[in-house]
Amino acid sequence: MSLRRFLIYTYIYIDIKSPETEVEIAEMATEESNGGKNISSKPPPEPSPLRRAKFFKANMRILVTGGAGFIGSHLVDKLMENEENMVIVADNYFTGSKDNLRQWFDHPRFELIRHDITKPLLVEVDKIYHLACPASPIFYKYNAVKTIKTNVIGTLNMLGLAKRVGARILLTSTSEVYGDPLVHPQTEDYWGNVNPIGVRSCYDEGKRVAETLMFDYHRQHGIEIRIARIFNTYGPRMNIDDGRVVSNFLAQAIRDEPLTVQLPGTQTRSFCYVADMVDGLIRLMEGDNTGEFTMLELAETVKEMINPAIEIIKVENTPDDPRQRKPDITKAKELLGWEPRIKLHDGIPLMEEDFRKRIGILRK
Ligand SMILES: NC(=O)c1ccc[n+]([C@@H]2O[C@H](COP(=O)([O-])OP(=O)(O)OC[C@H]3O[C@@H](n4cnc5c(N)ncnc54)[C@H](O)[C@@H]3O)[C@@H](O)[C@H]2O)c1
Ligand SMILES: O=c1ccn([C@@H]2O[C@H](COP(=O)(O)OP(=O)(O)O[C@H]3OC[C@@H](O)[C@H](O)[C@H]3O)[C@@H](O)[C@H]2O)c(=O)[nH]1
Repeated sequence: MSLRRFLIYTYIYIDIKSPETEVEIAEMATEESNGGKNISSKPPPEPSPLRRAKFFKANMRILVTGGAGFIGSHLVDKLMENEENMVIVADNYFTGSKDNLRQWFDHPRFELIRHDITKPLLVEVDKIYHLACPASPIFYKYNAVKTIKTNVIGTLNMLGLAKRVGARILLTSTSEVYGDPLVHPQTEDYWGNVNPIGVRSCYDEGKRVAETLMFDYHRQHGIEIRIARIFNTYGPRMNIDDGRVVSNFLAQAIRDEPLTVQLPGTQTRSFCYVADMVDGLIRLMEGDNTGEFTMLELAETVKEMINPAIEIIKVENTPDDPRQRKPDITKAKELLGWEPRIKLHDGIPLMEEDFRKRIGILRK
Protein backbone atom coordinates (compact mmCIF):
# COMPACT_ATOMS: atom_id res chain seq x y z
CA MET A 1 0.00 0.00 0.00
CA SER A 2 1.24 3.42 -0.89
CA LEU A 3 2.42 5.54 1.95
CA ARG A 4 1.64 8.61 -0.02
CA ARG A 5 -0.87 10.79 1.82
CA PHE A 6 -2.44 14.07 1.21
CA LEU A 7 -3.39 16.63 3.78
CA ILE A 8 -5.41 19.35 2.38
CA TYR A 9 -6.91 22.18 4.24
CA THR A 10 -8.50 25.07 2.58
CA TYR A 11 -10.26 28.34 2.99
CA ILE A 12 -13.17 28.75 0.72
CA TYR A 13 -14.93 32.02 0.20
CA ILE A 14 -15.89 34.65 -2.24
CA ASP A 15 -13.75 37.72 -2.45
CA ILE A 16 -15.26 40.85 -3.87
CA LYS A 17 -13.48 44.16 -3.74
CA SER A 18 -16.47 46.26 -4.59
CA PRO A 19 -19.89 45.54 -6.02
CA GLU A 20 -18.46 46.25 -9.48
CA THR A 21 -15.27 44.24 -9.17
CA GLU A 22 -15.45 40.66 -10.22
CA VAL A 23 -13.88 38.42 -7.76
CA GLU A 24 -12.80 34.90 -7.50
CA ILE A 25 -10.04 32.96 -5.82
CA ALA A 26 -9.95 29.86 -3.76
CA GLU A 27 -7.21 28.75 -1.52
CA MET A 28 -5.93 25.63 0.03
CA ALA A 29 -2.72 24.17 1.31
CA THR A 30 -1.54 20.70 0.53
CA GLU A 31 1.26 18.86 2.13
CA GLU A 32 2.34 15.61 0.67
CA SER A 33 3.84 12.59 2.31
CA ASN A 34 7.42 12.01 3.26
CA GLY A 35 8.77 15.59 3.42
CA GLY A 36 5.63 17.12 4.93
CA LYS A 37 5.95 17.76 8.65
CA ASN A 38 2.31 16.97 9.36
CA ILE A 39 2.21 13.77 7.43
CA SER A 40 1.43 10.53 9.21
CA SER A 41 3.66 7.56 8.63
CA LYS A 42 0.72 5.27 9.33
CA PRO A 43 -1.43 3.81 6.59
CA PRO A 44 -5.12 4.67 6.89
CA PRO A 45 -7.37 2.04 8.48
CA GLU A 46 -8.78 -0.60 6.14
CA PRO A 47 -12.41 -0.24 5.05
CA SER A 48 -14.78 -3.20 5.45
CA PRO A 49 -13.32 -6.41 3.91
CA LEU A 50 -16.62 -6.79 2.05
CA ARG A 51 -15.83 -3.72 -0.02
CA ARG A 52 -12.62 -5.36 -1.20
CA ALA A 53 -14.46 -8.50 -2.37
CA LYS A 54 -13.92 -9.31 -6.02
CA PHE A 55 -17.48 -8.95 -7.33
CA PHE A 56 -18.73 -6.51 -4.74
CA LYS A 57 -20.34 -3.46 -6.20
CA ALA A 58 -21.86 -0.79 -4.04
CA ASN A 59 -22.63 2.87 -3.88
CA MET A 60 -20.28 5.25 -2.13
CA ARG A 61 -21.77 5.64 1.35
CA ILE A 62 -21.52 9.21 2.54
CA LEU A 63 -22.41 10.55 5.99
CA VAL A 64 -23.26 14.26 6.26
CA THR A 65 -23.45 15.50 9.85
CA GLY A 66 -25.44 18.72 10.10
CA GLY A 67 -27.02 17.82 6.74
CA ALA A 68 -30.37 19.41 7.68
CA GLY A 69 -28.70 22.83 8.00
CA PHE A 70 -28.07 25.57 5.48
CA ILE A 71 -24.81 24.42 3.81
CA GLY A 72 -25.41 20.74 4.66
CA SER A 73 -28.73 20.51 2.82
CA HIS A 74 -27.27 22.09 -0.32
CA LEU A 75 -24.37 19.65 -0.09
CA VAL A 76 -26.84 16.74 0.19
CA ASP A 77 -28.69 17.96 -2.94
CA LYS A 78 -25.43 17.98 -4.86
CA LEU A 79 -24.26 14.59 -3.56
CA MET A 80 -27.65 13.03 -4.40
CA GLU A 81 -27.26 14.11 -8.04
CA ASN A 82 -24.63 11.39 -8.34
CA GLU A 83 -26.37 8.04 -8.65
CA GLU A 84 -23.31 6.28 -7.26
CA ASN A 85 -23.81 8.01 -3.90
CA MET A 86 -25.84 6.88 -0.93
CA VAL A 87 -26.31 9.72 1.54
CA ILE A 88 -26.95 9.42 5.26
CA VAL A 89 -27.71 12.60 7.23
CA ALA A 90 -27.28 12.82 11.00
CA ASP A 91 -28.72 15.96 12.58
CA ASN A 92 -30.31 17.01 15.88
CA TYR A 93 -32.31 19.85 14.21
CA PHE A 94 -30.95 22.50 16.61
CA THR A 95 -30.56 25.04 13.80
CA GLY A 96 -31.43 22.80 10.85
CA SER A 97 -34.79 21.59 9.62
CA LYS A 98 -36.24 18.45 8.04
CA ASP A 99 -37.90 20.79 5.53
CA ASN A 100 -34.52 21.40 3.93
CA LEU A 101 -34.36 17.70 3.01
CA ARG A 102 -38.02 17.02 2.28
CA GLN A 103 -37.39 16.32 -1.40
CA TRP A 104 -35.27 13.28 -0.51
CA PHE A 105 -37.47 11.63 2.13
CA ASP A 106 -38.61 8.64 0.10
CA HIS A 107 -35.50 8.28 -1.99
CA PRO A 108 -33.90 4.81 -1.78
CA ARG A 109 -30.38 6.28 -1.70
CA PHE A 110 -31.18 8.63 1.21
CA GLU A 111 -31.46 8.16 4.98
CA LEU A 112 -32.13 10.71 7.71
CA ILE A 113 -31.23 10.04 11.34
CA ARG A 114 -32.18 12.28 14.26
CA HIS A 115 -28.92 12.13 16.13
CA ASP A 116 -26.85 14.38 18.37
CA ILE A 117 -23.18 13.96 17.46
CA THR A 118 -22.07 14.43 21.06
CA LYS A 119 -23.18 10.78 21.29
CA PRO A 120 -21.37 8.05 19.32
CA LEU A 121 -22.86 7.04 15.99
CA LEU A 122 -22.47 3.57 14.51
CA VAL A 123 -22.86 3.55 10.74
CA GLU A 124 -20.84 2.02 7.91
CA VAL A 125 -19.68 4.74 5.54
CA ASP A 126 -16.82 5.58 3.18
CA LYS A 127 -16.79 9.35 3.55
CA ILE A 128 -17.84 11.76 6.26
CA TYR A 129 -18.67 15.41 5.66
CA HIS A 130 -18.65 16.70 9.22
CA LEU A 131 -20.65 19.94 9.36
CA ALA A 132 -22.75 19.61 12.51
CA CYS A 133 -22.36 22.74 14.63
CA PRO A 134 -24.48 25.88 14.97
CA ALA A 135 -22.83 28.54 12.77
CA SER A 136 -24.64 31.78 13.51
CA PRO A 137 -23.15 33.68 16.47
CA ILE A 138 -26.52 34.09 18.20
CA PHE A 139 -27.08 30.33 18.06
CA TYR A 140 -23.58 29.21 18.98
CA LYS A 141 -23.52 31.60 21.94
CA TYR A 142 -27.00 30.52 23.09
CA ASN A 143 -25.62 27.38 24.76
CA ALA A 144 -21.86 27.91 24.68
CA VAL A 145 -21.02 24.73 26.58
CA LYS A 146 -23.07 22.68 24.12
CA THR A 147 -21.26 24.37 21.23
CA ILE A 148 -17.92 23.28 22.68
CA LYS A 149 -19.21 19.76 23.27
CA THR A 150 -20.43 19.61 19.68
CA ASN A 151 -17.06 20.73 18.34
CA VAL A 152 -14.87 18.69 20.65
CA ILE A 153 -16.82 15.57 21.67
CA GLY A 154 -18.75 15.59 18.41
CA THR A 155 -15.58 15.72 16.31
CA LEU A 156 -13.96 13.04 18.49
CA ASN A 157 -16.96 10.81 17.86
CA MET A 158 -16.81 11.39 14.11
CA LEU A 159 -13.05 10.74 14.05
CA GLY A 160 -13.60 7.56 16.06
CA LEU A 161 -16.14 6.51 13.45
CA ALA A 162 -13.75 7.40 10.61
CA LYS A 163 -11.06 5.32 12.26
CA ARG A 164 -13.30 2.30 12.85
CA VAL A 165 -14.66 2.17 9.30
CA GLY A 166 -11.65 3.59 7.44
CA ALA A 167 -13.55 6.60 6.11
CA ARG A 168 -12.07 9.86 4.84
CA ILE A 169 -13.38 12.80 6.87
CA LEU A 170 -13.82 16.47 5.99
CA LEU A 171 -14.32 19.07 8.72
CA THR A 172 -16.02 22.40 7.99
CA SER A 173 -13.91 24.72 10.06
CA THR A 174 -14.17 28.48 9.92
CA SER A 175 -12.49 31.80 9.30
CA GLU A 176 -13.20 32.36 13.01
CA VAL A 177 -10.10 30.27 13.82
CA TYR A 178 -8.22 33.51 12.98
CA GLY A 179 -10.21 35.43 15.61
CA ASP A 180 -9.73 39.15 14.97
CA PRO A 181 -6.92 38.63 12.43
CA LEU A 182 -3.76 40.70 12.52
CA VAL A 183 -2.69 39.42 9.09
CA HIS A 184 -4.66 40.41 6.01
CA PRO A 185 -5.70 38.67 3.84
CA GLN A 186 -5.57 35.44 5.82
CA THR A 187 -3.51 32.50 4.54
CA GLU A 188 -3.63 28.96 5.93
CA ASP A 189 -0.27 29.53 7.62
CA TYR A 190 -1.58 32.27 9.87
CA TRP A 191 -2.17 31.04 13.43
CA GLY A 192 -4.75 33.62 14.36
CA ASN A 193 -5.55 36.08 17.11
CA VAL A 194 -8.26 34.49 19.21
CA ASN A 195 -9.58 35.56 22.60
CA PRO A 196 -9.63 32.24 24.51
CA ILE A 197 -12.06 33.45 27.16
CA GLY A 198 -14.43 35.62 25.16
CA VAL A 199 -18.06 35.02 24.27
CA ARG A 200 -17.13 33.74 20.80
CA SER A 201 -14.50 31.30 22.11
CA CYS A 202 -16.92 28.37 22.38
CA TYR A 203 -17.03 28.42 18.59
CA ASP A 204 -13.56 29.75 17.68
CA GLU A 205 -11.62 27.63 20.14
CA GLY A 206 -14.03 24.72 19.63
CA LYS A 207 -13.20 24.68 15.92
CA ARG A 208 -9.48 25.09 16.66
CA VAL A 209 -9.58 22.00 18.90
CA ALA A 210 -11.59 20.19 16.23
CA GLU A 211 -8.82 20.97 13.71
CA THR A 212 -6.20 19.77 16.20
CA LEU A 213 -8.09 16.52 16.68
CA MET A 214 -8.27 16.02 12.91
CA PHE A 215 -4.49 16.38 12.59
CA ASP A 216 -3.79 14.23 15.65
CA TYR A 217 -6.01 11.44 14.36
CA HIS A 218 -4.20 11.72 11.05
CA ARG A 219 -0.74 11.64 12.64
CA GLN A 220 -1.60 8.98 15.18
CA HIS A 221 -4.03 6.76 13.30
CA GLY A 222 -3.46 7.56 9.63
CA ILE A 223 -7.02 8.86 9.06
CA GLU A 224 -7.43 10.69 5.76
CA ILE A 225 -8.50 14.22 6.59
CA ARG A 226 -9.67 17.38 4.86
CA ILE A 227 -10.29 20.73 6.54
CA ALA A 228 -12.14 23.62 4.91
CA ARG A 229 -11.91 26.97 6.65
CA ILE A 230 -15.12 28.50 5.42
CA PHE A 231 -15.67 32.25 5.31
CA ASN A 232 -19.10 33.90 5.34
CA THR A 233 -21.47 31.91 3.12
CA TYR A 234 -24.96 33.03 2.11
CA GLY A 235 -27.86 31.81 0.00
CA PRO A 236 -31.34 30.28 -0.01
CA ARG A 237 -32.43 28.22 3.04
CA MET A 238 -30.57 30.31 5.61
CA ASN A 239 -32.88 30.63 8.61
CA ILE A 240 -34.81 33.87 8.16
CA ASP A 241 -34.11 34.89 11.76
CA ASP A 242 -30.68 33.30 11.72
CA GLY A 243 -29.01 36.51 12.93
CA ARG A 244 -26.21 36.51 10.37
CA VAL A 245 -25.68 39.67 8.42
CA VAL A 246 -26.82 38.74 4.89
CA SER A 247 -30.01 37.00 6.08
CA ASN A 248 -30.74 39.86 8.51
CA PHE A 249 -30.37 42.55 5.86
CA LEU A 250 -32.46 40.64 3.32
CA ALA A 251 -35.27 39.87 5.74
CA GLN A 252 -35.25 43.46 7.01
CA ALA A 253 -35.32 44.88 3.48
CA ILE A 254 -38.23 42.61 2.51
CA ARG A 255 -40.15 43.51 5.70
CA ASP A 256 -39.63 47.28 5.23
CA GLU A 257 -37.53 47.41 8.40
CA PRO A 258 -34.32 49.43 8.86
CA LEU A 259 -31.05 47.59 8.10
CA THR A 260 -29.19 47.12 11.39
CA VAL A 261 -25.51 47.83 10.74
CA GLN A 262 -23.59 46.95 13.90
CA LEU A 263 -20.95 49.49 14.89
CA PRO A 264 -18.57 50.63 13.58
CA GLY A 265 -19.87 49.37 10.20
CA THR A 266 -16.38 49.44 8.68
CA GLN A 267 -15.62 45.84 9.68
CA THR A 268 -15.27 43.66 6.56
CA ARG A 269 -16.30 40.18 5.47
CA SER A 270 -15.91 38.14 2.26
CA PHE A 271 -19.08 36.45 1.05
CA CYS A 272 -19.39 33.15 -0.77
CA TYR A 273 -22.58 31.92 -2.45
CA VAL A 274 -23.61 28.50 -1.15
CA ALA A 275 -23.40 26.69 -4.54
CA ASP A 276 -19.75 27.74 -4.86
CA MET A 277 -19.13 26.56 -1.31
CA VAL A 278 -20.62 23.12 -1.94
CA ASP A 279 -18.59 22.79 -5.13
CA GLY A 280 -15.43 23.63 -3.17
CA LEU A 281 -16.22 21.14 -0.39
CA ILE A 282 -16.77 18.30 -2.85
CA ARG A 283 -13.58 19.16 -4.72
CA LEU A 284 -11.70 19.22 -1.45
CA MET A 285 -13.10 15.87 -0.36
CA GLU A 286 -12.53 14.28 -3.76
CA GLY A 287 -9.25 15.91 -4.67
CA ASP A 288 -5.82 14.25 -3.85
CA ASN A 289 -15.11 34.74 -5.58
CA THR A 290 -14.70 36.37 -3.18
CA GLY A 291 -14.57 40.04 -2.28
CA GLU A 292 -14.32 42.15 0.77
CA PHE A 293 -17.19 44.37 1.87
CA THR A 294 -17.68 46.60 4.84
CA MET A 295 -21.02 45.94 6.55
CA LEU A 296 -22.12 49.44 5.52
CA GLU A 297 -21.38 48.63 1.88
CA LEU A 298 -23.31 45.38 2.19
CA ALA A 299 -26.28 47.24 3.72
CA GLU A 300 -26.16 49.80 0.89
CA THR A 301 -26.09 47.00 -1.70
CA VAL A 302 -29.08 45.23 -0.13
CA LYS A 303 -30.96 48.55 0.12
CA GLU A 304 -30.26 49.41 -3.52
CA MET A 305 -31.16 45.96 -4.84
CA ILE A 306 -34.14 45.11 -2.65
CA ASN A 307 -35.78 48.12 -1.05
CA PRO A 308 -34.41 51.64 -1.72
CA ALA A 309 -37.04 53.11 0.64
CA ILE A 310 -35.61 51.61 3.82
CA GLU A 311 -33.34 53.28 6.30
CA ILE A 312 -29.89 52.08 7.40
CA ILE A 313 -29.35 52.46 11.14
CA LYS A 314 -26.26 51.88 13.28
CA VAL A 315 -26.69 49.68 16.34
CA GLU A 316 -24.43 48.42 19.14
CA ASN A 317 -22.12 45.52 18.28
CA THR A 318 -21.22 42.46 20.35
CA PRO A 319 -17.76 41.86 21.94
CA ASP A 320 -14.77 40.51 19.96
CA ASP A 321 -16.29 41.14 16.54
CA PRO A 322 -13.44 40.72 13.98
CA ARG A 323 -12.59 44.01 12.22
CA GLN A 324 -11.51 42.70 8.85
CA ARG A 325 -11.65 39.36 7.13
CA LYS A 326 -10.65 38.18 3.70
CA PRO A 327 -9.11 34.87 2.74
CA ASP A 328 -6.14 34.35 0.48
CA ILE A 329 -7.44 31.53 -1.76
CA THR A 330 -4.44 31.06 -4.02
CA LYS A 331 -3.84 27.49 -2.92
CA ALA A 332 -7.45 26.33 -3.39
CA LYS A 333 -7.27 27.73 -6.89
CA GLU A 334 -3.96 26.09 -7.69
CA LEU A 335 -4.56 22.73 -6.06
CA LEU A 336 -8.33 22.21 -6.33
CA GLY A 337 -9.02 24.30 -9.39
CA TRP A 338 -11.67 25.95 -7.21
CA GLU A 339 -12.77 29.52 -7.31
CA PRO A 340 -16.09 31.15 -6.50
CA ARG A 341 -18.16 31.97 -9.58
CA ILE A 342 -21.27 33.71 -8.30
CA LYS A 343 -20.85 37.41 -7.53
CA LEU A 344 -22.71 38.99 -4.63
CA HIS A 345 -24.88 40.95 -7.07
CA ASP A 346 -26.01 37.69 -8.69
CA GLY A 347 -26.34 35.70 -5.45
CA ILE A 348 -28.53 38.19 -3.57
CA PRO A 349 -31.49 37.98 -6.03
CA LEU A 350 -31.42 34.15 -5.77
CA MET A 351 -31.59 34.42 -1.99
CA GLU A 352 -34.24 37.17 -2.15
CA GLU A 353 -36.56 34.90 -4.13
CA ASP A 354 -36.31 32.18 -1.48
CA PHE A 355 -36.74 34.64 1.43
CA ARG A 356 -39.79 36.32 -0.18
CA LYS A 357 -41.45 32.94 -0.65
CA ARG A 358 -40.86 31.97 2.99
CA ILE A 359 -41.68 35.37 4.51
CA GLY A 360 -44.73 35.65 2.24
CA ILE A 361 -44.04 39.19 0.93
CA LEU A 362 -43.94 39.60 -2.85
CA ARG A 363 -41.87 42.24 -4.64
CA LYS A 364 -43.88 45.47 -4.99
N1 LIG B 1 -22.38 29.45 6.86
C1 LIG B 1 -21.20 29.99 7.06
O1 LIG B 1 -20.94 31.14 6.67
C2 LIG B 1 -20.11 29.21 7.72
C3 LIG B 1 -18.86 29.81 7.87
C4 LIG B 1 -17.84 29.10 8.48
C5 LIG B 1 -18.04 27.80 8.89
N2 LIG B 1 -19.25 27.23 8.72
C6 LIG B 1 -19.42 25.87 9.20
O2 LIG B 1 -20.19 25.10 8.28
C7 LIG B 1 -21.04 24.19 8.98
C8 LIG B 1 -22.48 24.38 8.54
O3 LIG B 1 -22.87 25.72 8.74
P1 LIG B 1 -24.33 26.24 8.34
O4 LIG B 1 -24.19 27.66 7.97
O5 LIG B 1 -24.96 25.29 7.40
O6 LIG B 1 -25.04 26.19 9.76
P2 LIG B 1 -26.45 25.62 10.21
O7 LIG B 1 -26.65 26.08 11.61
O8 LIG B 1 -27.51 25.95 9.20
O9 LIG B 1 -26.22 24.06 10.17
C9 LIG B 1 -25.65 23.32 11.20
C10 LIG B 1 -26.40 22.01 11.32
O10 LIG B 1 -25.81 21.23 12.36
C11 LIG B 1 -26.85 20.70 13.19
N3 LIG B 1 -26.29 20.47 14.52
C12 LIG B 1 -25.84 21.41 15.41
N4 LIG B 1 -25.39 20.80 16.52
C13 LIG B 1 -25.55 19.46 16.33
C14 LIG B 1 -25.29 18.31 17.13
N5 LIG B 1 -24.78 18.41 18.36
N6 LIG B 1 -25.60 17.09 16.61
C15 LIG B 1 -26.14 16.97 15.37
N7 LIG B 1 -26.42 18.03 14.58
C16 LIG B 1 -26.12 19.25 15.06
C17 LIG B 1 -27.93 21.76 13.15
O11 LIG B 1 -29.20 21.29 13.53
C18 LIG B 1 -27.87 22.19 11.68
O12 LIG B 1 -28.68 21.38 10.88
C19 LIG B 1 -20.79 24.45 10.47
O13 LIG B 1 -19.84 23.51 10.92
C20 LIG B 1 -20.20 25.83 10.51
O14 LIG B 1 -19.35 26.01 11.61
C21 LIG B 1 -20.30 27.90 8.16
O1 LIG C 1 -27.76 42.61 11.69
C1 LIG C 1 -26.52 42.53 11.63
C2 LIG C 1 -25.80 41.32 11.86
C3 LIG C 1 -24.42 41.34 11.79
N1 LIG C 1 -23.76 42.51 11.49
C4 LIG C 1 -22.28 42.54 11.37
O2 LIG C 1 -21.97 41.76 10.24
C5 LIG C 1 -20.72 41.11 10.43
C6 LIG C 1 -20.89 39.61 10.15
O3 LIG C 1 -21.65 39.03 11.20
P1 LIG C 1 -22.30 37.58 11.08
O4 LIG C 1 -23.09 37.37 12.33
O5 LIG C 1 -23.00 37.41 9.79
O6 LIG C 1 -21.06 36.56 11.02
P2 LIG C 1 -19.55 36.63 11.55
O7 LIG C 1 -18.71 37.00 10.38
O8 LIG C 1 -19.42 37.46 12.76
O9 LIG C 1 -19.32 35.14 11.94
C7 LIG C 1 -19.57 34.12 10.97
O10 LIG C 1 -18.36 33.88 10.36
C8 LIG C 1 -17.84 32.63 10.12
C9 LIG C 1 -18.72 31.46 10.39
O11 LIG C 1 -18.02 30.45 11.03
C10 LIG C 1 -19.97 31.69 11.11
O12 LIG C 1 -21.02 31.33 10.27
C11 LIG C 1 -20.25 33.00 11.68
O13 LIG C 1 -19.80 32.91 12.96
C12 LIG C 1 -20.27 41.43 11.87
O14 LIG C 1 -19.34 42.44 11.82
C13 LIG C 1 -21.54 41.92 12.54
O15 LIG C 1 -21.24 42.88 13.54
C14 LIG C 1 -24.46 43.68 11.24
O16 LIG C 1 -23.88 44.73 10.97
N2 LIG C 1 -25.81 43.66 11.35
